[in-house]
Amino acid sequence: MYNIKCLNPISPLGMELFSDNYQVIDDAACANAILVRSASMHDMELGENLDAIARAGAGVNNIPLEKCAEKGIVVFNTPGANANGVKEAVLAGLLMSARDFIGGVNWVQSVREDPDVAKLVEKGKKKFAGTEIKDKKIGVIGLGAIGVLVANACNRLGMEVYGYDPFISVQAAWNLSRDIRHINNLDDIYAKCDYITVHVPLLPSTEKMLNAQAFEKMKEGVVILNFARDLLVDEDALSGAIASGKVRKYVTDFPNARTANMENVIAIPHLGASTEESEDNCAMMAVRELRDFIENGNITHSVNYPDCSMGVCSCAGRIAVNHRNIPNMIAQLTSVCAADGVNITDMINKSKGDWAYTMLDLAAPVTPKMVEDIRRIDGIVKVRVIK
Ligand SMILES: NC(=O)c1ccc[n+]([C@@H]2O[C@H](COP(=O)([O-])OP(=O)(O)OC[C@H]3O[C@@H](n4cnc5c(N)ncnc54)[C@H](O)[C@@H]3O)[C@@H](O)[C@H]2O)c1
Ligand SMILES: O=C(O)[C@H](O)COP(=O)(O)O
Repeated sequence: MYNIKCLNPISPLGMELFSDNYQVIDDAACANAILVRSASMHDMELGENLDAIARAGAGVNNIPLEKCAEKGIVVFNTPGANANGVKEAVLAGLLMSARDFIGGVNWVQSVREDPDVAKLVEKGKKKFAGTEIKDKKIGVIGLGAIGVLVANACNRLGMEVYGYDPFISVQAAWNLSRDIRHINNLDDIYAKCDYITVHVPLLPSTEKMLNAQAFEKMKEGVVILNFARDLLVDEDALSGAIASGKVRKYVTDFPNARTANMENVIAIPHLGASTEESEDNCAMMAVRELRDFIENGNITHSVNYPDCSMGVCSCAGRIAVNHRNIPNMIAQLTSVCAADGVNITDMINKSKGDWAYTMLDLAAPVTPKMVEDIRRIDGIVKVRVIK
């Protein structure tokens, strides 16, 4: 029986994909795997039996990835599974920043009991007039699962779209409309665009990427949309840019004590991925990833270990080993099998940065002695007997 702990509510459509060999438990310390959305895991004790964490969503800045890697805990996410939900939220944010629907709707609420409300509406509506987004220029920073959908949708709405992503994947490039203008220097986006939307992960290299220097280069009255993470924006600089009128509106899905109290901020309570469809997609993908990892040892969509697959486990014995990406590991692993006179029928080894993962399919069942001998090798952080 495998123990699963959910740190956030996870869609039942995902949870139903667990077989009878899995049970949901309350105590995270006893979990073999954890399912999480945005709950912060940075201060959490990671239990001795914890083999995997699946983030039902995209951003993994709430998970201590390196600490997990050191303990041989594989962290997964669900790339693209909530991208359409976020794209639609961005479009809503874009339209709300161009037209004062929020101010107008709130005003109607305030006069709704007046018997002359219909007349008042016609008289008062000019206060809430806005602009159209057609023919306006939008810069999309980060052309991953979400950025590509946003760029293509804005293009279809008649906007002039500028896209920037120095690390764009081949898949994303294929999916991008040929009408999107490819930008190699962010300054071009800052100089040209009426709207700028960010869709990059929060990393040390992207933290506060929208800072005073960036605002300085932007057009007067620019609108910033942030459906990625609050810390991508330097909020001291943002406050100044709003006060001076440089930034006309800041639309954020990540309000905090600072931005929620700023003028001209449209603060949305992190609703980007909160749709039935996105929640179902993320949960189903996360549970499938966990099951394939637990039952077969295969890794798909990990953010701290390499993707690695040997298909369904049908051999006499399969052993999965998380280890440091250092020389001589494979020789030492195969020597253990040789010493026990066990034939290796198949094997795979993959690495990602400082970490590597090896699976060995054996002609005989794995013995406790083999596991112990492998654990003793310097650089090994986890050994799992899959079968
Ligand atoms: N509001 C929400 O509910 C919600 C939902 C999903 C994701 N997100 C956030 O959005 C982010 C993006 O999600 P995604 O699914 O598109 O991820 P993704 O991994 O598919 O795309 C991220 C893209 O950013 C690019 N990138 C990285 N550093 C960059 C840089 N310095 N400049 C330009 N591009 C850079 C990468 O090359 C990649 O193409 C997530 O990391 C998460 O923080 C928010
Ligand atoms: O990174 C993500 O996938 C989003 O921020 C969604 O977060 P949520 O699962 O808490 O809605």
